[in-house]
Amino acid sequence: MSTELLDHQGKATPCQPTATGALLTVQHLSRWHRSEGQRLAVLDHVSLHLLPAETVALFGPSGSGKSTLLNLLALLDRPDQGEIHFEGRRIDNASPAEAEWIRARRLGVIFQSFNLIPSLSALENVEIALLAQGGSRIERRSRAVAMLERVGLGDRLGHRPSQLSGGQQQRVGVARALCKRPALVLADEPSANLDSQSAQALFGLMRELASEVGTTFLVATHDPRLVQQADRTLELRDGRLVT
Ligand SMILES: Nc1ncnc2c1ncn2[C@@H]1O[C@H](COP(=O)(O)OP(=O)(O)OP(=O)(O)O)[C@@H](O)[C@H]1O
Repeated sequence: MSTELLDHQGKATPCQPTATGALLTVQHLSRWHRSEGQRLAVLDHVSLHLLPAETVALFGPSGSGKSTLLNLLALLDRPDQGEIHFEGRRIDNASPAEAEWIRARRLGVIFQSFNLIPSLSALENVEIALLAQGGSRIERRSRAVAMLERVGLGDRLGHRPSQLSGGQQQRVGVARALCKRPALVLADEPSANLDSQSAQALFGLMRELASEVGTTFLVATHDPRLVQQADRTLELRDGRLVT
């Protein structure tokens, strides 16, 4: 894994490994929303760490704050309190350009709603995620094809999202996040639209990437199969971690 991060101007800045060896450390993270004049703590002083190459299942009832936490870690939202440290540096206060840089190169995000580009084919939706990593067009294409084959969509490369089932779109989203071989994958219910066989194949792929690349997975899920297979579980209740 790279021990360097680049700032948004492309300048190399060395990364200090944390004393604990953690890939990601979250300290007292809180997110509030206002409703009818009242402040509601959707996340309440959440602290956690993730180690390289581990798969962690994040579970808890609907509304407990799982998506909110993933959005904060993906730098798509800002905390009201607390800090996030990733690969040895603080990122919760990253500028939009720095956040974009980190998401493009070091993070893979799998959304509940797929977020595919409707006018692009499955192959193009995956290829586009590789643009920030450089390399030739031929290299990008062959990596995108290989990852789509690994998620069982080798015969759907030219199909647009509207021509794919929900489960197939989900798998394109998975391929798009994993083809970058990121340090950390944040996944929101990645098996929600998958049949049993596809879900099992996804868990196998996660294990392979953890051992091949050292990728860490934090997966919000209601799926007991994934909770059972994870290295570790974290439980959220009413915005607080209880395990
Ligand atoms: N913009 C917002 N304004 C007010 N409340 C919000 C906002 N966004 C989220 N919430 C509330 O925050 C709480 C946590 O929502 P979140 O989507 O993080 O839960 P979740 O655990 O991911 O649920 P699910 O399992 O159903 O996806 C919910 O009560 C939700 O209503």
